[in-house]
Amino acid sequence: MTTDWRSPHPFLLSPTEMGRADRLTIEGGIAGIELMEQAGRAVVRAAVELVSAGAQILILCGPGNNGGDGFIAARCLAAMGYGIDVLLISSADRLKGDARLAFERMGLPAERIAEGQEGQKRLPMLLDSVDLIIDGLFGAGLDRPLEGEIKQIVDAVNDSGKPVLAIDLPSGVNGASGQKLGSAVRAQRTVTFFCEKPGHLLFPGRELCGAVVVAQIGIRPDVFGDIRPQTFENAPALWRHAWPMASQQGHKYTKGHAVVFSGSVSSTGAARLGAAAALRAGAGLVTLASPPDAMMVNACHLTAVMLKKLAGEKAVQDLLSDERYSSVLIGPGFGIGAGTRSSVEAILRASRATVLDADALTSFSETPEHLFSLVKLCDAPVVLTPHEGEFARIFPQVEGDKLARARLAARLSGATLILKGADTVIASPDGRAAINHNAPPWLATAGSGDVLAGITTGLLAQGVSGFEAACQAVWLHGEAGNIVGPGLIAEDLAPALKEVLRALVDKFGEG
Ligand SMILES: NC(=O)C1=CN([C@@H]2O[C@H](COP(=O)(O)OP(=O)(O)OC[C@H]3O[C@@H](n4cnc5c(N)ncnc54)[C@H](OP(=O)(O)O)[C@@H]3O)[C@@H](O)[C@H]2O)[C@@H](O)CC1
Ligand SMILES: Nc1ncnc2c1ncn2[C@@H]1O[C@H](COP(=O)(O)OP(=O)(O)O)[C@@H](O)[C@H]1O
Ligand SMILES: [K+]
Repeated sequence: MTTDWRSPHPFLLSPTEMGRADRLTIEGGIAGIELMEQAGRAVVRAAVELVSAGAQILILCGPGNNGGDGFIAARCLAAMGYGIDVLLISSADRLKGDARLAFERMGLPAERIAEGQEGQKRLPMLLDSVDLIIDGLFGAGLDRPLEGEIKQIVDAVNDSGKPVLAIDLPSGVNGASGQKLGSAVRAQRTVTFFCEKPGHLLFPGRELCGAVVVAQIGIRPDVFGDIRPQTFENAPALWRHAWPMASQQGHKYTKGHAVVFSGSVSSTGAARLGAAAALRAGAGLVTLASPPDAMMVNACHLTAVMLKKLAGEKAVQDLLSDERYSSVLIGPGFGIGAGTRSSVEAILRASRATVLDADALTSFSETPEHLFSLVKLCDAPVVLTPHEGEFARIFPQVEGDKLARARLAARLSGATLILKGADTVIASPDGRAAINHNAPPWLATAGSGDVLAGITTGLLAQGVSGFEAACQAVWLHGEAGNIVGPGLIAEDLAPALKEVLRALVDKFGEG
């Protein structure tokens, strides 16, 4: 299990917000060079874990403070007996502020420092003989694609196959989005400062970072109070307060009643996967609403999940006139077309907490605005769970990186969005967004998304609000995937939730 209980807070800071954290700290009386000293020393601690005593280390330094961290690391590692070469991509005359100070303090012999063109000439020879490369070219200040000679340096580093330790971010990775700008260093390990950035969790950045180490350099957590971050790591610390703890005196009706809509006779499995997951996620009761032709096949496969026949034009409306149904899932295996649109309309007009997945989304490809207006009529939370293909169908005009797209789509639609994938992003219409990172690749299997939709529905049934239910569900789904491991099929996920929930509830019970 990958549970990381250590995460004391769930915040992620964009490079701009991180710059603000640095500034607030400096205004609070800690000198910038002191932060840089701490950052450089954290790089040293990571480096010594990667090489043996006396190893040869090449430190690549850019023109800003990321390079400054590299100069500090160079001084400390040289003092510890490592063989250090520094390659500065610009001329030393152009260094400013703390980076200049760090360069002046470095104290390396001149022949171990190569600047500008000279550095480029020496690079192939240096790369041949090093045991480790430390990448201090660009961090938070990267603001355009790597080009020309700098791109050539990065490509040569990657082609060398030598291990790389990145300072803050692999150079070329945008810390706000995880996107690669032009070219990017591929690191084995990345040391970042204070807290992670979205670019450490979003692909391709996540892969380019290797293992990420977060080092504390003297920035106090109370800067979060000023910055008020709206981006989070999806971890229990984010949604623990909203966890639907079972009450000693509760009964099944206090845990909510979820209804899942089944497709017709040849496509009923997806809804059953969702229904079983909703029950396992803690809904007190789950009913599968089935078209008449699918009653027999559904009846043959259900035990704890109840079954109800749904027939006639007003069937959805009539069903939901029963106020005890507290959440609804529609979409998995439901079919695409006008019938689906009118069922979705009836559900949203009944103002029930709703998950719209798969066919319920695709059915609105031609009329997404109509869907959004229905979502806005609904007085209860609505969660949309598109994968990238479905997202492109209902949000064709929304472009940009994954985090920005999920945020914008949530705002446009008025719904909480689960934009699925290896780095699922959950976004709320109020601007909050969380990035998930516990999902293993074996979740990429037919029906896995139906289970996720079911878990979300089960949590909504218990009264959890939209964003928290979506975050909890995505995390539980990832943990269940880790427990099952390779060979996973969708049917394995709901049973695996037992172990996930036990660990979670035990942990929460401990306070
Ligand atoms: N602030 C603090 O107190 C602390 C900061 N810390 C450290 O500082 C890092 C942030 O430092 P930073 O803001 O100086 O930015 P950084 O990443 O070094 O790059 C900026 C330089 O790169 C240049 N440039 C950008 N893109 C380029 C491109 N594609 N191609 C070519 N050039 C490009 C840009 O040049 P210009 O745009 O001026 O031409 C500018 O000169 C942070 O990641 C952390 O490691 C820690 O020490 C803790 C304390
Ligand atoms: N490479 C991956 N790593 C981790 N999780 C993944 C990966 N690929 C897909 N997933 C997850 O698996 C689920 C697949 O959902 P979906 O695409 O709707 O499949 P289906 O329609 O077959 O149920 C989503 O929760 C998604 O986030
Ligand atoms: K870097």
